[in-house]
Order: sequence, then structure tokens, then C-alpha cells
Amino acid sequence: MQLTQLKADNFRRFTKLSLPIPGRLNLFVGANAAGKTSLLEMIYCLNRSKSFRGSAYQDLMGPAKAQWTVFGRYEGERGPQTAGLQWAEQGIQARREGKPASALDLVQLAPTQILEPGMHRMIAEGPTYRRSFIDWGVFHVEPRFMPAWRRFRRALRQRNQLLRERRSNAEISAWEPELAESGEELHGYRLEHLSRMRQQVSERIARLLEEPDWSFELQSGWSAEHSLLEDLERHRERDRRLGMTQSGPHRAELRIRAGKLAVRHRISRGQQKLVLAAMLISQCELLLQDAGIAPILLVDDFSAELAEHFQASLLAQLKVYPGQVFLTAFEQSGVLKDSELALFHVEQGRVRA
Ligand SMILES: Nc1ncnc2c1ncn2[C@@H]1O[C@H](COP(=O)(O)OP(=O)(O)OP(=O)(O)O)[C@@H](O)[C@H]1O
Repeated sequence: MQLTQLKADNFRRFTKLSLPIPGRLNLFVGANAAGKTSLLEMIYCLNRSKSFRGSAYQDLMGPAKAQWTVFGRYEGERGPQTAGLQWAEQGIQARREGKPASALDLVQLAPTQILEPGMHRMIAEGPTYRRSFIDWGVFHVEPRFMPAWRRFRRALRQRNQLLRERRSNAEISAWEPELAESGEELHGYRLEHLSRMRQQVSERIARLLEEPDWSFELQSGWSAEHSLLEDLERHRERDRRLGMTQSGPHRAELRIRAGKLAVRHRISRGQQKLVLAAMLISQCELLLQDAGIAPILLVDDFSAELAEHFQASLLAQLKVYPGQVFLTAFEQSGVLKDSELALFHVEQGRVRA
């Protein structure tokens, strides 16, 4: 899907915005605090119903009133579409084609991914971010993922509560078959998605970083020698002591290695950015192959931490990516002086093409 018009009312410093977006490759330029990241956040928020900066809905409200609205027109695989998201003190409301919709409807309409400086944590920190990277892709290509995820969450919640309440083994184990079955199912979807992506990601990273030998391994979250059901039984006493279930796909880990070393010990911040970019672009291409949708890619602070020749290889990969791309930068200099990029100047909450 391509966003062809973006409108906003009282979103951060954008009091009123109505921006036609004619093209696929777009560049927002402007000084510090001009509002470039807020524009990406607006698109992300519309398409994913949350801020990528971890801001609460209320924080997105500008000074004009206690309410904000974002609206988008789209063209693409599903024909012309519209979507809107409005927040007021009563809560958040989503609309699709002018009719009330769920946040999930918007998430499905125009899959959107972001590469932003804070994403280093996806490599440098714990497994949560890497799991959510895999799950975002699985969600869009595998319709059975959400029902399995809901079954799993429910069984996990119930078992955890019974563990905390120190209830009998009979009561606790009653939830284990459901938890194990849905948990194994989720792991299977993740594995399938990763195996479809693995080679492409490794090759893309090798191309971007000019270094070979990258590997990805998904650890299930329970022991490799046992089924999840067996693991839950074997570790019930440990789980009792801790008051929570320690085995399952909620403990899965995606290990990324460069040669034999974990990637976070091995590469610089700039290289981390390229690894993440390679992972995101490959995953977006897989979504196009498997679900027929080319996600929108947002890249905040495109040039940060990248030497000019790395910027050039990243831009080259984004240019051949078939989906819509939005970049931000302080100015259109160096490799960004590219006639294929539609340029937008952002100044104090205003945008001009
Ligand atoms: N809810 C809000 N209401 C009004 N203004 C806001 C709100 N939230 C942030 N701002 C203002 O928006 C500006 C920051 O915008 P943004 O982060 O989009 O800038 P940027 O162009 O990406 O800057 P940089 O290049 O420095 O990252 C700041 O001046 C901030 O005070």
C-alpha cells in the first residue's frame, strides 16, 4: 500500500496538516525539532496504532485542544482506501473507509516498519525486541498466528495465576496441554517465517556490510530435548517457586551471530544499523511474496552513524525495495541528492514540497 495523502489535526506540533504524497520514495528534511520524526510517528501511529517512541496517546496531543486526529488515503494492492485514528480523553477511535474499525483493522491495512536510532536495543538488549520483530512478520503472513497467540496468552495467564496462588498440581496441569499445543504452534509459525527469510537476510547483510558469515537461530523458549508439554511438567516446581511459567514461546530468543560471536559483541553502532536495515527490508520483501503487501518503511535520521559509502548502499537497497519509503535527514546532501527522492521541507510544524 502507498500512502497518497496524510492529514493531521493537533498532532504534536502539527496544528493542521494536509500533505499530498505523490511518490514512493520520500525525504523529509529540516532542522532539529522541525517535526521530521513527528511526521514518521504520525504515519506509524496511523498504521500501527501506537507511537514508536513509546509515547502515550495523550503525549501526542498538540496545544490547540485535548484531542488529535490522523487521517490517511492509500492506493495499492487493495485499491483506494482511507483510514483515520482519533484520540480524545474518552479514548482512541479508529475508522476505515469512514466507518468505525478496530485498531487491528488499521494495522492490517498498511503494514509499516521503522528503522530509528532507538532500535539499537533490538541488537544490544534482551530478546523482547527480536521476538516482536519476528512476530510482526508472522502476524502479517500467517492468519492462524493471532488465534494461536490468543489461546496461548490465555492459558499462560491462567497457569501463572494458579502458580502464584500456590494451587494444586491438578489445577495447574489442567492448563498445560492448551499452553503447550498453542505454544508449539506459535513456535512453528516463527520458525517457518525465519527459515523463509534467513538466507535473504544473511546475503543482504553481507552485501551491506561487505562481510560474509551471518547466522540466525531461533531458540524456542524451552529445552531442545523435550516437548513443551514435557518441559512444563518437568519444571512445574521451579515455576511454582518463581510464580510464573518459564518455558514457552514467550521466552524464545532470536540469536544473531557474526561468525561464531553474538552480533552485539562484534559490530559497531553503524554496522548494527545496517544489520537492522537488512533484517527489516528482507522481512518486508517476504511480506510482499507471502501476503502480497509491500509494507511502508520509515527510516528516521537516515544518515546518522553511517559513513557515506554505507549510506549509498543502504539507499540503493531502499530504492529497489518495491514498497513506499519515508526518510528523514537534516538536509538533502551527499547521497540524498538523488532525483528519485521526493523532497519535503519541514519547518516548525509545517511541511512544503
Ligand atoms: N505534544 C506536543 N505538542 C507540541 N509540540 C510538541 C509535542 N511533542 C513534541 N513537540 C515539539 O516538537 C519538536 C520535536 O519534533 P521532532 O522530534 O519531530 O523533531 P525532528 O525534526 O525530528 O528533530 P531532530 O532532528 O532534532 O530529531 C520539539 O520542538 C518539541 O517540543
